[in-house]
Amino acid sequence: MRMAYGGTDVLHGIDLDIRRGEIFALLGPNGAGKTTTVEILEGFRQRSAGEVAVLGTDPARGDDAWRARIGLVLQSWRDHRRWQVAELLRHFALYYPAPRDPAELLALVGLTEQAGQQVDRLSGGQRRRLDVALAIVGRPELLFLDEPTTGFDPEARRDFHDLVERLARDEGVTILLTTHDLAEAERLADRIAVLVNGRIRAGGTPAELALRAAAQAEVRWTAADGTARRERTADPSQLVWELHRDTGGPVADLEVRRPTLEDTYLHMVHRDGGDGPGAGIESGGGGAGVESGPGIAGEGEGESTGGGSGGAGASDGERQA
Ligand SMILES: Nc1ncnc2c1ncn2[C@@H]1O[C@H](COP(=O)(O)OP(=O)(O)OP(=O)(O)O)[C@@H](O)[C@H]1O
Repeated sequence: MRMAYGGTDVLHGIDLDIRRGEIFALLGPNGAGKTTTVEILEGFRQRSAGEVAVLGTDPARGDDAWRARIGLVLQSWRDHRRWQVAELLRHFALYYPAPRDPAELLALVGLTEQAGQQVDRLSGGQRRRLDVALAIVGRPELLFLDEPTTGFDPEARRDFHDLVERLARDEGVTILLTTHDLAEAERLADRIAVLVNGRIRAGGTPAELALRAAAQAEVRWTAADGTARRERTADPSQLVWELHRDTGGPVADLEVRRPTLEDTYLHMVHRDGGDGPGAGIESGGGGAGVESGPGIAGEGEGESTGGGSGGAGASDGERQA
């Protein structure tokens, strides 16, 4: 799909295929187009061109029944400042045919102690937990989480990650997460797409992305004269072998650091600037599968893609759309 604001293109032909039950993270620097993408998928924004299917439906034509299958973290409940936490949850539960039990939900997001508290007395992190509770009260099949852990302390972040994993693994909820926290993406996501300047620059599992970087491993050690040394190499075992040979014994303080997702990401974002397909790191191929068939967890996604030519072929035309 494409998106232009006024005459300016901000999405230049995004092609995403998100499979049912997976946690998919959309990464990218400020202004890359993540929120625009997510809002189009949520049905809140009209795309300029292209085809989109979310749970088998074009979000531009999604009705209430479709909307009830989707969980969003909205800010609008903040108008209900004087409501008590449990009361607000019970109120929202009324809108859904088979809601979660509000008390169980409070326990799930760690807000049991705050059940009787007024919403405007919650801390920032507690409000965010309430956001999430409200987003999942209707048992959505697909959950959009836009920078969900901003402002969380480390413990709340860990609890939240456990919750997201439980929703995906135990209940089969499909989750689209946008985040600036690379460790969060690495921890949670089955697959990641990196959006830079309105284009998908790379896609794959966290491990695939980390490895696909041009970034090399870094070897650190302390030389015989006591100086700290570091060297980047594509073949760390060869370097370590040579060091061991030259030292004639154990290499002091030896450390081999593999490229991380963060290394890859920063490399990719900094390399950006060109618009051609050769710019940045290409996605697709090798089963990475981000640039495969269209849609999110649409009907028939069971036999979905796995990347490579099968799915990609189906969407090639669309990528031009
Ligand atoms: N309503 C709008 N009208 C015009 N331009 C817009 C509008 N909304 C967003 N943009 C522009 O579209 C581009 C993508 O914005 P978007 O909010 O999707 O980025 P993002 O990746 O979500 O960024 P962030 O990480 O900062 O949240 C930016 O250049 C932004 O200035």
